[in-house]
Amino acid sequence: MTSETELAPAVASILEAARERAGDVDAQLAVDAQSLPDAIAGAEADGRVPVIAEVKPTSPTADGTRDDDPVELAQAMVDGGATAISVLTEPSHFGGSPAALTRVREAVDVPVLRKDFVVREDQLDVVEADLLLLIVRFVDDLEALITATRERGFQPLVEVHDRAELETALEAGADIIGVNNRDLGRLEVDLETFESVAPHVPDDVTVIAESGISSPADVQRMREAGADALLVGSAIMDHAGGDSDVTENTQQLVDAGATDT
Ligand SMILES: O=P(O)(O)OC[C@@H](O)[C@@H](O)c1c[nH]c2ccccc12
Repeated sequence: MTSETELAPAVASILEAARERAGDVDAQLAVDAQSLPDAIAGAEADGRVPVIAEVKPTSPTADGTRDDDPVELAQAMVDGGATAISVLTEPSHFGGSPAALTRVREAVDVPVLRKDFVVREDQLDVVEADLLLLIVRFVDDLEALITATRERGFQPLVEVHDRAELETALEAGADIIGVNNRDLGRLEVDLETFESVAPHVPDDVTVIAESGISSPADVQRMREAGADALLVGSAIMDHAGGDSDVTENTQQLVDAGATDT
């Protein structure tokens, strides 16, 4: 695991809060998960770019907060053609909650990703979801946590930021990998991150481009670099835009492949 001195102050404080957050030790969850690879194949089959749209009320890098109902946001994203929904459950820096995820998962029929900073096994049992994010940089024993995640029925989405982390993820058995274009040290986004890591991902692994995708041109760029799907929060939530149309924002990105196919 990384030294905290290399992390942006906001990220160090997120991680500290995550370590202190209690998990639910009463019961080990047994989730009946919807397959993300199947949902991606379904989108491809009808000409939609596979977009995982993120319900992210705010973030350390956002220009504001949207306090719309998470269920309405998620439904608007699905109406715009989203292949899956990501819901932040981190409460102290992203305005998320496990309850919001539960409500969203009941309301939509696409796979739902739990987006949080899970660092221990007991934290897996807080809330059901189809996919669960594990961030290589923050997890001590990745293989054990991947196993624990799968034991409960979740599909682990394993996040990396460089080639060394990709190797760690592959060695631990990850089969869905997200490459985060945002550097957790400086919080800066660089789409070249995905372009440099993606060519080293084996073909049988699903690879997702995460963060900083804000236009149809960015979508095309990530698809050309090999992205099976894209994870997009800010450009869809449009925090500064206040009440901008989430369905339209999603659709613009979902349709970005139309001319190529
Ligand atoms: O809002 P963006 O730039 O479209 O990014 C979405 C998503 O990739 C980002 O929220 C994210 C990627 N990895 C994370 C880990 C924790 C919290 C958030 C994230």
